[in-house]
Amino acid sequence: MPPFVWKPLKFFGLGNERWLKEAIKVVHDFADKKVRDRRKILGNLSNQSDLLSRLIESENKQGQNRHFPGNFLRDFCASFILASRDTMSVALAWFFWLIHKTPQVENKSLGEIYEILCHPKCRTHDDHITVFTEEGLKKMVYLQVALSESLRFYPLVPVELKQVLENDVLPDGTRLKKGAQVFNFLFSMVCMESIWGKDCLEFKPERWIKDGTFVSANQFKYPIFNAGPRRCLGKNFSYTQMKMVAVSVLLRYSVKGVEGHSVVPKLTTTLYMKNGLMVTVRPRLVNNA
Ligand code: HEM
Repeated sequence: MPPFVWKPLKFFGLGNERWLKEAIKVVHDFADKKVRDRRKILGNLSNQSDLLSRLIESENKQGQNRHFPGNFLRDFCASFILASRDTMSVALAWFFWLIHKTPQVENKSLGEIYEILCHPKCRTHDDHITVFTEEGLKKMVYLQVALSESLRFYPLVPVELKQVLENDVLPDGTRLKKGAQVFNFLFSMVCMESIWGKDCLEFKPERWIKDGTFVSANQFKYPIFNAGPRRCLGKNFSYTQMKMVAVSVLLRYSVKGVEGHSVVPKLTTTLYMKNGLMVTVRPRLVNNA
């Protein structure tokens, strides 16, 4: 929306701008409450494993009781909620959809998980619960490449917008004027043979493996987490968390898409599923692993 439209709407509190203001208030109120609740349990924060508790604790180190300025903690919470909540849940939804469509990938991922988790260290004394460690998760190379391939196929931030600060020339000779806007269509990059080869439209985790080891792609070829100095701060964290959820679910349940339910992407800031994902979930026999 051009500035001459949104600026008056914002000034008079009308249309989309009014809706945006109300939505921002909901997020801010939620984040403010989180900060207030954490401050209330000050002194017992060492039992809490989250980053917000660490920051609040650091405010009170050596009895200085100096709060972070302004709305720092509220904005910190809001940016982490916005940057991580939807990205992670949508990434996992696309992953489960893709492995439902390609059972051989599901079987290979499960094979790897069973192999790593069958180690005696991953069994509790009564052999009832399977536990996994960070080390174990790191060893799950096939699961990692399946997740990377799923993010390549359905890039969660499908379009990136950048604004040019100074007149510039791109490596291919394209001239850009100061103030110009550049749209980077990550969603289209998946279909470009010049980038991913003739099999670009295949969901193929193996493309990430050379001589048995995982080979990561150049960040500009694979800008799923952005490229350059403003890359996603949560990249490694996301892989760990996606793996934890994927392993926990795959081990215990078989997740299959509901026949006839149409799964199509919805192009917004995050690549949601237009109609959501409907699945049937059947328990697996965990202890046979
Ligand atoms: C699969 C999951 C994720 C994907 C695909 C992803 C992708 C991205 C992308 C494309 C950007 C750049 C946005 C822009 O500037 O236009 C970004 C920024 C960021 N992400 Fe993520 N993200 C993911 C998960 C997370 C998680 C879990 C966290 C936090 C725990 C996180 C924290 C951030 C932060 C703080 C930034 C801003 C970095 C900066 O501007 O310097 N992200 N992410």
